Amino acid sequence: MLLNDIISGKVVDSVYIIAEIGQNHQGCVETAKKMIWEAKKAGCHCVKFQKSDLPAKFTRSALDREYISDHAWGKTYGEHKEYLEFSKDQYLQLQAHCKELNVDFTASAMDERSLEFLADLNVPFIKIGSGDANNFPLLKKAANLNLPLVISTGMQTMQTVERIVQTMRESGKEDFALMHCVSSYPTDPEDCSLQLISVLRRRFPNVAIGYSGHELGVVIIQAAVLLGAPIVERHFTPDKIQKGSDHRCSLEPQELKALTTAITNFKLSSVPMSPQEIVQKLNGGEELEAALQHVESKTILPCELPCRNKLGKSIVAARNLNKGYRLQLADMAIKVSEPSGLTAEDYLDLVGKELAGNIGEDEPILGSSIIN
Ligand SMILES: CC(=O)N[C@H](C=O)[C@@H](O)[C@H](O)[C@H](O)COP(=O)(O)O
Ligand SMILES: C=C(OP(=O)(O)O)C(=O)O
Repeated sequence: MLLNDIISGKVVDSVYIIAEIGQNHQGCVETAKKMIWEAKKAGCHCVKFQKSDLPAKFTRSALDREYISDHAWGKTYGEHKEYLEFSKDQYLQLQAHCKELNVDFTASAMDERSLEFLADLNVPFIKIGSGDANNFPLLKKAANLNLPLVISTGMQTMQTVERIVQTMRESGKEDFALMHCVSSYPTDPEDCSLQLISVLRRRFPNVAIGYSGHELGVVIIQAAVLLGAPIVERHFTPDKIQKGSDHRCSLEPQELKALTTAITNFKLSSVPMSPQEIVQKLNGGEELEAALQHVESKTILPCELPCRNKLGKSIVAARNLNKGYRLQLADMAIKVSEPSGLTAEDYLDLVGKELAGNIGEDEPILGSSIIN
């Protein structure tokens, strides 16, 4: 598989292109099958979905909250997500369809149960989305599987990215890639911070650094390839104006085709190119220049805060816990919580800390929940 060659550092003459179907199938397996065919026809190497086990990814109150949005498929967020989730049988159908069409099939593992589910399906690699890039228990579990990992880094600081790489190394995991990503839908050109691809390439010279983009159009992602990204991912839709949070920043079939054609025509032996060379080659205007402006280091951008608040993971109680109890690893779970709690990356630091009050199962652990 091309992805394995890229991750293992072999010289390849193609970029691995992932069409992120995600939840743009509107909960319909037949639509998903048509989209797989369109993505293959457009020249993509892989189609990707999103797999969640709802009670494992979200707390009860996060699932029960009212979802007031033009993009809601249910009254509560849980009903909305349930509507968009495929069953095992449907996953098997989609996997078989991809096999027939000779296109790689995978999904992001949005929680530990989904990771097990995907490992069981024997997908060619596992994607860890930005919402779980600081979920170190999930990352460790994924690293212990015998499957390549593609890990996105939206909504994270450079320090967290360092810790991801350290976690992989400590687990003896060699076959993983990082994706530069900004979790804002759509991402404005000036927030795309494409030069972070070069920053990450310099910092982790032995790791493939790809790009998962949420901007409009196909020029910025071409620039990412010319900066040296050997793996790229974009959301894909049959029609941008459909209902659903991701359609607007997705590519329609003709845009996807334009992207794969442009990338296929790049001479990868002259990559990476400088920002100036890229602007010249792509005939770029102000937007491309904005996307390529100098960036020092990776931070959580203000434009990412809505996504982080909605889908970032918190530390919650895995069971009912009493005041005075000292936390152990097994007492904590990492979920999307409503309201949110301490962020997932603080998980290990909480071991041994004493609780200031009772905390019910699935309730967030806050700074004020512990006695320092
Ligand atoms: C961070 C993350 O997981 N982002 C994903 C990948 O890009 C998105 O596809 C979300 O699942 C989607 O935007 C959620 O939309 P809603 O909340 O309407 O189901
Ligand atoms: C959230 C995801 O991706 P990204 O963080 O790359 O947008 C995903 O793949 O589910």
